[in-house]
Amino acid sequence: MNVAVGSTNPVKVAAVERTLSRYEPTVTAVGVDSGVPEQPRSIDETVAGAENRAVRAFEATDADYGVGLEGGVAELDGVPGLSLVMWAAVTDGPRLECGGGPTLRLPDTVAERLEAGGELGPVMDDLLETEGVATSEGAAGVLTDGLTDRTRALGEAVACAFGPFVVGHYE
Ligand SMILES: O=P(O)(O)OP(=O)(O)OP(=O)(O)OC[C@H]1O[C@@H](n2cnc3c(O)ncnc32)[C@H](O)[C@@H]1O
Ligand SMILES: [Mg+2]
Repeated sequence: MNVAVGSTNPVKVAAVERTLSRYEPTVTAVGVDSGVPEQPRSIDETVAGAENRAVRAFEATDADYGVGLEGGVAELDGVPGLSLVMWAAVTDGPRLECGGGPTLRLPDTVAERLEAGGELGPVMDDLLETEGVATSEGAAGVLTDGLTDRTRALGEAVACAFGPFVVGHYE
């Protein structure tokens, strides 16, 4: 199985490789434009980014599947503050499916910086004095003391978006 991932971020590529390992995929990283702002600020924008990445990665290669992953922040009904959300999309050409990953409430200090126009990756690096946390454990790792991490969290979204292609229940 050949899978194209619409990102060169190693955590996104690893999330796909790990989640789909049962199918022994050959995974290719393709740098594509997400078609949404670098920091999506709603579920709509986050899902659109994931879908654009999946379609563009699929079209740029001869892979069986294109996968897109996008992180965003959003104010969610019933949840205080600002949340980090992550969505995946998968396409095989004719069909496009999406699925969500875990949601984390962001600390108020982070939320304030995002509301002032910041981007989560750089804001987290600045506050944590790290470099490139978005390409390693991610906010999901830092904010859970390592109970999960960005690769695992994104992997859950990949599983949810990929399921409809391999089970019969959506036909
Ligand atoms: O190269 P790409 O694929 O764009 O990888 P990215 O890390 O920039 O990922 P996204 O564009 O999907 O994420 C949008 C923004 O949110 C940040 N972000 C998303 N999830 C994060 C996480 O778990 N930890 C830190 N930053 C995160 C990310 O760094 C961007 O500034
Ligand atoms: Mg990005």
